[in-house]
Amino acid sequence: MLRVSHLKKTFNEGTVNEKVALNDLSLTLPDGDFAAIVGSNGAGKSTFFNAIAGSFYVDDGEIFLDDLDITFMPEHKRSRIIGRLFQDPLLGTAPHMTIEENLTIAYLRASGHTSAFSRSAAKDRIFFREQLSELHMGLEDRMEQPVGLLSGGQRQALTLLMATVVTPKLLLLDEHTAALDPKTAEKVLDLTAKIVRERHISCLMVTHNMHQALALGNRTLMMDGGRIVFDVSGETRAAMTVQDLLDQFKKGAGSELNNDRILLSE
Ligand SMILES: Nc1ncnc2c1ncn2[C@@H]1O[C@H](COP(=O)(O)OP(=O)(O)OP(=O)(O)O)[C@@H](O)[C@H]1O
Repeated sequence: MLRVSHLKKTFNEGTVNEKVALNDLSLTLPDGDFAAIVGSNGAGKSTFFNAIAGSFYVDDGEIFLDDLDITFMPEHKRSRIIGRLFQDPLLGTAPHMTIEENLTIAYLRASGHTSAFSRSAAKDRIFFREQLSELHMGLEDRMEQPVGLLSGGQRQALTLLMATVVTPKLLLLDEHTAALDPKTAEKVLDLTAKIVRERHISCLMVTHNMHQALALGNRTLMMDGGRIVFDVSGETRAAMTVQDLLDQFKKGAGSELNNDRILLSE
């Protein structure tokens, strides 16, 4: 379970460029919750993810994963328990290393093993093969190939596998299908939903697609001005249309949702 309370983060404090990016943000995400996050430009979505992942320490507030206080845990340590995917499929994999090597590194990091020599490579290979075959992209037959040869969709699917090869306590998806063509994006989203559901992973997903925000997972969060202005799940969510969501945003934020990417998407 993720529990963040009263998070605050101000950039360039005390200067003309001062910006309050997280403004007393609190959220509890129970085990297995899969919440989609939408919001205006500059709402603080990426900053929220950066705060959770430990890219910086927050100015105020607490971040707990289960009973573990990670508020001041260094980023490299959090990366063992928090999986993260970015919009750019090139991030998160080493292009000159093979699929198998990339998976091995992800596995060793998340499992806490420090040396590949303590493990049986043959056993790992079988495990990785099984995992790759579940992607249905034929990658299990290309384990010796460098990752740089993969398409964007294949690479993002591999990154998803790497982020979940050891089940993380939390998965952060930052518009991870936005750079893919619609068909590939759908495939990667289906895979995401399957892995998250089967492994019961708590997951936060930023999206600019309002339909996805209502259809995927079990909860929708809307952000504006560094806080959550609307939070819906259950039957209320199931009955909502995109227009309802926009109306609720206006109520919570006090202004129309202003996000050029949302407006440009269907
Ligand atoms: N490192 C930084 N230094 C200064 N200001 C920053 C920094 N990172 C973010 N900000 C500012 O904080 C605010 C929140 O930014 P953030 O990137 O989190 O928004 P977002 O919701 O992800 O926006 P978008 O949907 O446009 O990507 C913005 O005003 C942004 O300019």
